[in-house]
Amino acid sequence: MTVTLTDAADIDARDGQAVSVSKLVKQFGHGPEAVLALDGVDLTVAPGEFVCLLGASGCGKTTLLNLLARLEEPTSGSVTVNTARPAVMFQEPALMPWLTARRNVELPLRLAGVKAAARREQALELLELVRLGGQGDKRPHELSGGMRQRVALARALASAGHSPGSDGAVGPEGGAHRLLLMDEPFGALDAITRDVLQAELVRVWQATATSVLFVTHDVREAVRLAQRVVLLSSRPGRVVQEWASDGSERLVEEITDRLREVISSHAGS
Ligand SMILES: Nc1ncnc2c1ncn2[C@@H]1O[C@H](COP(=O)(O)OP(=O)(O)OP(=O)(O)O)[C@@H](O)[C@H]1O
Repeated sequence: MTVTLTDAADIDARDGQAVSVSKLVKQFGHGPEAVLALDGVDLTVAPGEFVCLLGASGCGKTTLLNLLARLEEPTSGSVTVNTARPAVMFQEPALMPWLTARRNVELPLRLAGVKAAARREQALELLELVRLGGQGDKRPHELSGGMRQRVALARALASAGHSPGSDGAVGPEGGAHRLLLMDEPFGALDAITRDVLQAELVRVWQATATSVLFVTHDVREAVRLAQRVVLLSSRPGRVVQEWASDGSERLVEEITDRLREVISSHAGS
């Protein structure tokens, strides 16, 4: 088994990828109770690339993100992450209710040892970036669901740019690329707010040159957001097909048909 997890301080540009996953297998438990979640996943994400991971419920999308974030260990195969420590964003913003929006964004910077004046400046800059300039003193309960997710995005960008012990200006830590792992971050929002935040995310991604791996069930969302859409099979997950996205309705239909095939072949097995 090879497991390579590279820190920002040890950037390895051998294969030029921000993320490189090879023959990745993840099994939970042992014996008759064992669940094989992923079975031989191969995947790359280039620096600054936006990739959407699509698949039926339970196919192992979250497990794959957890492996990339080092929240889980692979059973076998290799995971190489050539970026600063990845930030993860979930469906729920998970903000600290007693902290203001600005202090929530500052939190990862604080944990990384960034000094007070610098982290305040960076948090305000990131809040501007997500169009929450002027809202930094509000607490989460004073913000709408969409605004809370914007705060979570700003916090994720703060977190992705820093490793513990780092200091300095907004931007990728030590010149390392940022990686944002997003697990259905807009799944709990109403359709209009989701639409606005999708556009915002693309703008922020373009402004920050962050690599993004975005998990969704929603084919239209994947085609709209991503440069590349990767379809996983039903459990155990492995990559079935990839498409370069042109954002077209025709591609939405093509991927939806393929997703239906994948789900129905699994249902019949
Ligand atoms: N800690 C765990 N212990 C045992 N089984 C697990 C564990 N975590 C996940 N699984 C199982 O692994 C499989 C993949 O789960 P995962 O959450 O990665 O799927 P998913 O594609 O993200 O699903 P969804 O789209 O519904 O969120 C599921 O069958 C799940 O029950």
